[in-house]
Amino acid sequence: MDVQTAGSAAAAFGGPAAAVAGEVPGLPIVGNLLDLKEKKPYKTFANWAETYGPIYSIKTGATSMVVINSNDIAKEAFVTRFDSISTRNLSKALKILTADKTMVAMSDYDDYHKTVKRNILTSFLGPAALKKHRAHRDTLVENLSNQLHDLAPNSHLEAVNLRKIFQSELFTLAMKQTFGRDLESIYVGDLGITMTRDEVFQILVLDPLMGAIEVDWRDFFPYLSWIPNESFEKKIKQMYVQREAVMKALIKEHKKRIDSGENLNSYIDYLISEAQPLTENQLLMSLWEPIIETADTTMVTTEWAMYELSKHPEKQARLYDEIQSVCGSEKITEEKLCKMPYLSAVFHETLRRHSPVSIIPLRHVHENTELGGYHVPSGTELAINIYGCNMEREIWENPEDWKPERFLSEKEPIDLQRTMAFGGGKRVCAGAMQAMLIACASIGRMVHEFEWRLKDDTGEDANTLGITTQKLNPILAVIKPRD
Ligand code: HEM
Repeated sequence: MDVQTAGSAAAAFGGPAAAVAGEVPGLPIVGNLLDLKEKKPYKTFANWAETYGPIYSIKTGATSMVVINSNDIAKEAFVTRFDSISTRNLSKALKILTADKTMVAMSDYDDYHKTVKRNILTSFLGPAALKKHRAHRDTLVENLSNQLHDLAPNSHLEAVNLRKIFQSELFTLAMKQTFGRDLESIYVGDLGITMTRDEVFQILVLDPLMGAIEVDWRDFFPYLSWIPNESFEKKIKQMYVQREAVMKALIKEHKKRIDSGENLNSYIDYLISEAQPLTENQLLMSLWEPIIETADTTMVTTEWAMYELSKHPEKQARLYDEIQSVCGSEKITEEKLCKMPYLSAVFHETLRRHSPVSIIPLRHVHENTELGGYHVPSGTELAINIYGCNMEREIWENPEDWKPERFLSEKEPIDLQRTMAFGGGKRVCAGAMQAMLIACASIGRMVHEFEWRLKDDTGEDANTLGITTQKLNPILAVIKPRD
């Protein structure tokens, strides 16, 4: 049933005759699919909003989708109408990679979600857990600074690739939080090989980030699902099998450690010794989830922030002056972050302008509801375009400009959910505080100790990499230690 028909049906049954959202014209059978050339069509969605308004419907093959590009309507979907939109119909790739929703972030809002969310907040991301992992975060920032000092003298000859360093440090942090220590290599019994740390990183983080946006044409035509698509299935299943093998090897190693009485106060120690028992697969997915979440979005935000600061020397100088006036010759610490409003503004403006999660993984409307005054029938897929919300002209003046100053007029400290970047409501990001602490401490330290400029400005890149908005080309910077 399409949006138009459902609207009339509601009226016929005496329900509120809410209007139906505008429809982007498309072709028979394929609908708007041919216009959606990108795997993450957030820019196309935002462009359509200019013509069809902040909420409109499209057809992706046999599926009706409503797209939201406005802060107010997104809040309705996240909060007031959440009970009608609390499940997901996953794409074939996501169904495999999430082991059919066995993750906090991808599960429906059900008992399983409550259990695993409680676990991750108790031992990984909640206030007490963040305190417990403080030393690991401090080491990350210290290692980052040391590596940059080593590279700085030659950076005019060989530019610094921040992504390479930072991604690796975040992976180390994720391994310490999850298993208590970093790894150099591991014997993966199920595959019969020993893997290097880089290979493990590829399998646990990089492959799934790319796999998550793989498109199977059968996603758009469910009635044709009986037709095999072997190359697609083989590719995604291989990612699944390799990840499973590596995670099993890590779990085996650490179960042995725990059995021997060595407690490293990590997530696996908690899940095995204290939490409500999980099945083998649930344990595996619970441990894998924060690894991929820690290693990606914080890096994406930090890299975009350093890109913008390198491109805007006057803003970089303003940030440096603020850090210098608070820290002087001392190192920046997490306690000092609240005294640096400009640093906080840099973080939030980067989240707004380069929202790492550009479109919320599709939500499924499982009972008739209303959004933005429009009727949305059960069975619709809902795309909340975070990019579109954070570029909404009515809320943000000249939204394409990167301008941290826009946040400085705020009287209170900036709320973590000030932009739509972390989502909202009951499914709001559970890692927002960790992301903020790491990104702000790292950006602050990098600007306090070095002057940054881009070696070559490769521009903003028309495309981004993987499921998040990772810059297609890493920034390459020349860095000069400050006096
Ligand atoms: C700048 C960094 C980050 C951004 C922009 C971000 C963004 C988001 C967004 C938009 C959602 C909501 C998805 C939805 O509504 O379906 C989300 C959920 C989530 N995020 Fe993040 N995230 C970030 C960092 C992290 C980190 C570092 C972790 C963990 C280590 C994390 C863990 C989670 C979890 C567990 C959820 C699911 C919450 C739930 O469904 O109850 N995030 N994130």
